[in-house]
Amino acid sequence: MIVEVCGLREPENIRAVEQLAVDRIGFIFHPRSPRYLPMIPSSAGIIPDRPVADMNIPRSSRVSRLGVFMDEMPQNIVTRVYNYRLDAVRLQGTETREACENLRRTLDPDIRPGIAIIKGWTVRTVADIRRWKDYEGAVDAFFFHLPMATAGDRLDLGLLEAYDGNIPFIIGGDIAPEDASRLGGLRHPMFMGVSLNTHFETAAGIKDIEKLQSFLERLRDGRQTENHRHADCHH
Ligand SMILES: O=C(O)c1ccccc1N[C@@H]1O[C@H](COP(=O)(O)O)[C@@H](O)[C@H]1O
Repeated sequence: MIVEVCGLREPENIRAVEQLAVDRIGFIFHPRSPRYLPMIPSSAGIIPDRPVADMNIPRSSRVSRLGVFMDEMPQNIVTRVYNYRLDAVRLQGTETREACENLRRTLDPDIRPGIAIIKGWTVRTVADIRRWKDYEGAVDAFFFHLPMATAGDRLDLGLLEAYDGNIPFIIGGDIAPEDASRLGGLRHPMFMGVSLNTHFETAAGIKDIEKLQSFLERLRDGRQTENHRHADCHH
Protein backbone atom coordinates (compact mmCIF):
# COMPACT_ATOMS: atom_id res chain seq x y z
CA MET A 1 0.00 0.00 0.00
CA ILE A 2 1.34 3.44 -0.83
CA VAL A 3 0.95 6.45 1.43
CA GLU A 4 0.62 9.85 -0.19
CA VAL A 5 0.71 13.10 1.78
CA CYS A 6 -1.00 15.85 -0.12
CA GLY A 7 -1.16 19.64 0.07
CA LEU A 8 2.39 20.60 1.09
CA ARG A 9 3.86 24.01 0.46
CA GLU A 10 6.78 24.81 2.78
CA PRO A 11 10.32 23.54 1.95
CA GLU A 12 11.26 22.62 5.56
CA ASN A 13 8.00 20.77 6.03
CA ILE A 14 8.44 18.99 2.69
CA ARG A 15 11.89 17.80 3.74
CA ALA A 16 10.53 16.54 7.07
CA VAL A 17 7.65 14.64 5.41
CA GLU A 18 10.08 13.09 2.93
CA GLN A 19 12.07 11.62 5.84
CA LEU A 20 9.01 9.57 6.86
CA ALA A 21 8.02 6.23 5.33
CA VAL A 22 5.79 7.89 2.74
CA ASP A 23 5.78 7.12 -0.96
CA ARG A 24 4.48 10.28 -2.57
CA ILE A 25 3.98 13.94 -1.74
CA GLY A 26 1.35 16.03 -3.47
CA PHE A 27 1.08 19.71 -4.39
CA ILE A 28 -2.29 21.38 -4.88
CA PHE A 29 -2.46 23.59 -7.95
CA HIS A 30 -6.05 24.67 -7.47
CA PRO A 31 -6.08 28.46 -6.93
CA ARG A 32 -9.05 28.37 -4.55
CA SER A 33 -7.38 25.94 -2.15
CA PRO A 34 -5.70 27.26 1.02
CA ARG A 35 -2.92 24.80 0.09
CA TYR A 36 -2.42 26.33 -3.34
CA LEU A 37 1.17 26.37 -4.49
CA PRO A 38 1.61 29.49 -6.60
CA MET A 39 3.93 30.13 -9.51
CA ILE A 40 5.66 33.37 -10.40
CA PRO A 41 3.79 34.60 -13.47
CA SER A 42 5.85 35.07 -16.60
CA SER A 43 6.32 38.45 -18.21
CA ALA A 44 3.21 38.87 -20.34
CA GLY A 45 3.13 35.13 -21.00
CA ILE A 46 6.27 35.27 -23.16
CA ILE A 47 8.20 32.79 -21.03
CA PRO A 48 6.56 30.04 -18.95
CA ASP A 49 5.67 30.65 -15.27
CA ARG A 50 8.40 29.78 -12.77
CA PRO A 51 8.09 28.06 -9.36
CA VAL A 52 8.48 30.27 -6.31
CA ALA A 53 12.24 30.36 -5.65
CA ASP A 54 12.39 28.53 -2.32
CA MET A 55 10.50 25.58 -3.80
CA ASN A 56 13.52 24.78 -5.90
CA ILE A 57 14.58 22.15 -3.35
CA PRO A 58 16.39 18.94 -4.25
CA ARG A 59 14.12 16.05 -5.10
CA SER A 60 14.04 13.00 -2.90
CA SER A 61 15.05 9.92 -4.89
CA ARG A 62 12.63 7.75 -2.91
CA VAL A 63 9.49 9.89 -2.68
CA SER A 64 7.63 10.70 -5.89
CA ARG A 65 5.72 13.93 -6.60
CA LEU A 66 2.10 14.44 -7.54
CA GLY A 67 0.29 17.54 -8.77
CA VAL A 68 -3.44 17.94 -8.12
CA PHE A 69 -5.45 19.98 -10.63
CA MET A 70 -9.11 20.85 -11.07
CA ASP A 71 -10.23 21.75 -14.59
CA GLU A 72 -6.91 23.47 -15.22
CA MET A 73 -5.74 24.57 -18.67
CA PRO A 74 -3.41 21.96 -20.21
CA GLN A 75 -0.58 24.46 -20.73
CA ASN A 76 -0.62 25.28 -16.99
CA ILE A 77 -0.45 21.59 -16.11
CA VAL A 78 2.47 21.08 -18.48
CA THR A 79 4.40 24.03 -16.98
CA ARG A 80 3.89 22.72 -13.45
CA VAL A 81 4.91 19.17 -14.38
CA TYR A 82 8.11 20.57 -15.82
CA ASN A 83 8.91 23.10 -13.08
CA TYR A 84 8.08 20.89 -10.10
CA ARG A 85 9.40 17.71 -11.73
CA LEU A 86 6.13 15.87 -11.14
CA ASP A 87 5.87 12.10 -11.56
CA ALA A 88 2.08 11.98 -11.44
CA VAL A 89 -0.87 14.24 -12.19
CA ARG A 90 -4.26 13.90 -10.54
CA LEU A 91 -7.18 15.51 -12.36
CA GLN A 92 -9.90 16.11 -9.80
CA GLY A 93 -12.36 18.24 -11.75
CA THR A 94 -14.73 17.41 -14.58
CA GLU A 95 -11.99 16.33 -17.01
CA THR A 96 -13.17 13.84 -19.65
CA ARG A 97 -11.50 10.68 -20.82
CA GLU A 98 -10.34 12.58 -23.91
CA ALA A 99 -8.75 15.29 -21.75
CA CYS A 100 -6.80 12.60 -19.86
CA GLU A 101 -5.64 11.01 -23.10
CA ASN A 102 -4.63 14.34 -24.66
CA LEU A 103 -2.71 15.34 -21.54
CA ARG A 104 -0.77 12.09 -21.54
CA ARG A 105 0.13 12.56 -25.21
CA THR A 106 1.39 16.08 -24.47
CA LEU A 107 3.48 15.04 -21.46
CA ASP A 108 4.74 11.60 -22.40
CA PRO A 109 7.43 11.24 -23.68
CA ASP A 110 8.48 14.85 -24.36
CA ILE A 111 7.99 16.52 -20.96
CA ARG A 112 7.91 13.62 -18.50
CA PRO A 113 8.25 10.10 -19.88
CA GLY A 114 6.09 7.58 -18.04
CA ILE A 115 4.07 10.15 -16.12
CA ALA A 116 1.14 8.64 -14.20
CA ILE A 117 -2.29 10.11 -14.94
CA ILE A 118 -4.79 9.69 -12.11
CA LYS A 119 -8.48 10.63 -12.36
CA GLY A 120 -10.19 11.58 -9.14
CA TRP A 121 -13.74 12.31 -8.11
CA THR A 122 -16.04 12.16 -5.11
CA VAL A 123 -17.72 8.83 -4.51
CA ARG A 124 -21.01 8.90 -2.62
CA THR A 125 -22.95 6.10 -4.32
CA VAL A 126 -22.36 2.86 -6.19
CA ALA A 127 -23.20 4.74 -9.42
CA ASP A 128 -20.30 7.12 -8.68
CA ILE A 129 -17.94 4.15 -8.34
CA ARG A 130 -19.14 2.75 -11.67
CA ARG A 131 -17.96 5.88 -13.49
CA TRP A 132 -14.56 4.20 -13.61
CA LYS A 133 -15.64 2.57 -16.87
CA ASP A 134 -15.58 5.97 -18.61
CA TYR A 135 -11.82 6.12 -18.08
CA GLU A 136 -10.85 2.48 -18.67
CA GLY A 137 -7.58 2.32 -20.61
CA ALA A 138 -7.02 6.09 -20.37
CA VAL A 139 -5.60 6.48 -16.86
CA ASP A 140 -3.14 4.68 -14.57
CA ALA A 141 -5.09 4.94 -11.33
CA PHE A 142 -8.21 6.39 -9.75
CA PHE A 143 -8.55 8.59 -6.70
CA PHE A 144 -11.81 8.05 -4.85
CA HIS A 145 -12.69 10.89 -2.53
CA LEU A 146 -14.87 9.13 0.04
CA PRO A 147 -17.59 10.74 2.11
CA MET A 148 -17.85 10.45 5.85
CA ALA A 149 -20.19 7.71 6.96
CA THR A 150 -22.28 7.54 10.12
CA ALA A 151 -20.71 8.41 13.45
CA GLY A 152 -18.75 5.49 14.85
CA ASP A 153 -17.90 4.23 11.39
CA ARG A 154 -15.99 7.29 10.32
CA LEU A 155 -14.96 6.55 6.79
CA ASP A 156 -17.39 4.80 4.44
CA LEU A 157 -15.21 2.01 3.07
CA GLY A 158 -18.20 -0.21 2.24
CA LEU A 159 -18.74 1.52 -1.11
CA LEU A 160 -15.42 0.22 -2.35
CA GLU A 161 -16.85 -3.30 -2.56
CA ALA A 162 -18.77 -2.12 -5.63
CA TYR A 163 -15.57 -1.38 -7.51
CA ASP A 164 -14.99 -4.19 -9.99
CA GLY A 165 -12.51 -2.39 -12.24
CA ASN A 166 -9.01 -3.50 -13.17
CA ILE A 167 -7.30 -0.16 -12.50
CA PRO A 168 -5.76 0.47 -9.05
CA PHE A 169 -7.35 3.08 -6.80
CA ILE A 170 -6.22 5.36 -4.00
CA ILE A 171 -8.63 6.66 -1.39
CA GLY A 172 -8.75 10.00 0.35
CA GLY A 173 -11.12 12.52 1.82
CA ASP A 174 -11.19 13.15 5.53
CA ILE A 175 -8.86 10.31 6.43
CA ALA A 176 -7.96 10.92 10.07
CA PRO A 177 -5.38 9.45 12.48
CA GLU A 178 -8.01 7.16 14.05
CA ASP A 179 -8.66 5.46 10.67
CA ALA A 180 -5.20 3.86 10.58
CA SER A 181 -6.05 0.34 11.80
CA ARG A 182 -9.14 0.01 9.63
CA LEU A 183 -7.25 1.15 6.56
CA GLY A 184 -4.39 -1.19 7.40
CA GLY A 185 -6.91 -4.03 7.35
CA LEU A 186 -8.61 -3.00 4.10
CA ARG A 187 -8.47 -5.76 1.52
CA HIS A 188 -9.45 -5.13 -2.07
CA PRO A 189 -7.40 -6.47 -4.97
CA MET A 190 -7.17 -3.02 -6.57
CA PHE A 191 -6.64 -0.98 -3.39
CA MET A 192 -3.38 0.86 -3.97
CA GLY A 193 -3.07 3.34 -1.13
CA VAL A 194 -4.24 6.31 0.88
CA SER A 195 -3.93 10.05 0.52
CA LEU A 196 -3.59 12.08 3.73
CA ASN A 197 -4.21 15.76 4.00
CA THR A 198 -6.24 18.06 6.25
CA HIS A 199 -6.40 15.87 9.38
CA PHE A 200 -2.61 15.84 9.55
CA GLU A 201 -1.96 19.56 9.62
CA THR A 202 -0.96 22.21 12.13
CA ALA A 203 -2.13 24.88 9.65
CA ALA A 204 -3.34 24.73 6.04
CA GLY A 205 -0.50 23.25 3.99
CA ILE A 206 1.74 22.49 7.01
CA LYS A 207 1.83 18.82 7.94
CA ASP A 208 2.08 17.55 11.50
CA ILE A 209 5.08 15.22 11.44
CA GLU A 210 4.27 13.46 14.74
CA LYS A 211 0.71 12.76 13.70
CA LEU A 212 1.89 11.34 10.40
CA GLN A 213 4.53 9.22 12.11
CA SER A 214 2.05 7.71 14.55
CA PHE A 215 -0.47 7.07 11.74
CA LEU A 216 2.18 5.26 9.70
CA GLU A 217 3.04 3.05 12.67
CA ARG A 218 -0.59 2.16 13.32
CA LEU A 219 -1.20 1.52 9.63
CA ARG A 220 1.70 -0.91 9.58
CA ASP A 221 0.40 -2.66 12.73
CA GLY A 222 -3.07 -2.95 11.18
CA ARG A 223 -1.50 -4.43 8.06
CA GLN A 224 0.43 -7.01 10.08
CA THR A 225 -2.62 -8.03 12.11
CA GLU A 226 -4.65 -8.44 8.93
CA ASN A 227 -1.89 -10.49 7.28
CA HIS A 228 -1.71 -12.82 10.30
CA ARG A 229 -5.50 -13.15 10.36
CA HIS A 230 -5.50 -13.91 6.64
CA ALA A 231 -2.71 -16.49 7.03
CA ASP A 232 -4.57 -18.18 9.95
CA CYS A 233 -7.75 -18.45 7.84
CA HIS A 234 -5.83 -20.29 5.14
CA HIS A 235 -4.24 -22.87 7.47
O1 LIG B 1 -6.67 19.99 -0.13
C1 LIG B 1 -7.18 20.85 -0.85
O2 LIG B 1 -7.24 22.03 -0.48
C2 LIG B 1 -7.70 20.48 -2.22
C3 LIG B 1 -8.20 21.47 -3.04
C4 LIG B 1 -8.65 21.16 -4.31
C5 LIG B 1 -8.59 19.86 -4.78
C6 LIG B 1 -8.09 18.86 -3.96
C7 LIG B 1 -7.66 19.14 -2.68
N1 LIG B 1 -7.18 18.18 -1.86
C8 LIG B 1 -7.08 16.81 -2.22
O3 LIG B 1 -8.24 16.11 -1.82
C9 LIG B 1 -7.88 14.98 -1.06
C10 LIG B 1 -8.71 14.84 0.17
O4 LIG B 1 -8.37 15.80 1.09
P1 LIG B 1 -8.95 15.75 2.59
O5 LIG B 1 -8.31 14.60 3.26
O6 LIG B 1 -10.42 15.66 2.50
O7 LIG B 1 -8.53 17.03 3.19
C11 LIG B 1 -6.42 15.10 -0.70
O8 LIG B 1 -5.77 13.91 -0.96
C12 LIG B 1 -5.92 16.19 -1.55
O9 LIG B 1 -5.14 15.64 -2.56
